[in-house]
Amino acid sequence: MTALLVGESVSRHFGGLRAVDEVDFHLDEGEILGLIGPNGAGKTTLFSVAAGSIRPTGGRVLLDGKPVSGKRAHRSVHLGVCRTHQIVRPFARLTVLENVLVGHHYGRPGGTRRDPRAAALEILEFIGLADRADRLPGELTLAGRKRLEVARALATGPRVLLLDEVVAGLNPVEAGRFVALIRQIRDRGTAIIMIEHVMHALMSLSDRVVVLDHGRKIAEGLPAEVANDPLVIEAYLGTGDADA
Ligand SMILES: Nc1ncnc2c1ncn2[C@@H]1O[C@H](COP(=O)(O)OP(=O)(O)OP(=O)(O)O)[C@@H](O)[C@H]1O
Repeated sequence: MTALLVGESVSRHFGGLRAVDEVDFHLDEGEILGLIGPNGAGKTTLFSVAAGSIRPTGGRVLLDGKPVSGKRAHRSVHLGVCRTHQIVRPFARLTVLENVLVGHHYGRPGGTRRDPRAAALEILEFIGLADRADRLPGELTLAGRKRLEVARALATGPRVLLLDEVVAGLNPVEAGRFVALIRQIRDRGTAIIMIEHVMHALMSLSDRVVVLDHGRKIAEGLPAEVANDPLVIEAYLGTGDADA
C-alpha cells in the first residue's frame, strides 16, 4: 500500500540549528501517527513544513505522491493537509459558525458538503459545539476553543489532519472526550498526525509513534515498543551524570 503522506529526508535548519534533520516518515490512510520528543525536538517545525507554513531546507513532503511542502499554507490546505495550532487562533470577532465557514471557504474542493452553512453546521454538531454556533470564541471554555480549532480544520475537508497538542491543558474528563473525538475523526476517514505531551492520550490513540530528539528521528514503532526503547527513555530523562 502506498502511504498517503510521505516525508523524504525532511530538514529545516535555522542558521546553524538543525531543528529538523533528515527525517523520513510516512502516514497511511486511516492511521493515527503520534509524534513525540522532548521540548525543542523539532515536532512543531516538522508540522509547519508538512503544512506548508515554512519551507524545508532539504527533502520534501508528498501527499499521494505529489509535493505539498515548499508551497504556501493555503495551497497545502487546498490539497488536503491542514494543521491546528498549539495556541488556538480563532477570529475573535467572528462567531463560532463564521469561524468554521472560513475554514470551509479556504478548504479542499469537494472536501465537505457543497452548501457551506450546512457543512459548517454538520461539523459543529459532530464536534459538539452546535449550541454555541452564534457565540464568539472568547465566550468558550478552553476545551470549547480547542474544539473550535479542530472544527475549523475539519471544515477544510482535510485528508490529513495535523493536531498540535489539542489535549494539553484540558481536565481529565475533557481530555477523555477529546480522545474519543479524535478517534471518531479518524473513523470518518481522515488520517491524523498528532503531537501531544499528554502521553496516555497519545499512546492510547496512536497506531504508530515517531520520536524526534534534536531534530533527528531516534525511534519509530508501536506505542509500547517506543515507550520501552532505551534511546527514547534517555532522550526524555536526559543522560545527566548517571555514570559519574
Ligand atoms: N523560526 C525559528 N527560528 C529559529 N529557531 C527556531 C524557529 N522555530 C523553531 N526554532 C528552534 O527549532 C528547534 C525546534 O523547535 P520546535 O518548536 O519545532 O520543537 P518542538 O519539538 O515542537 O518543541 P515543544 O515541544 O517545546 O513545542 C528549537 O530549538 C527552536 O528554538
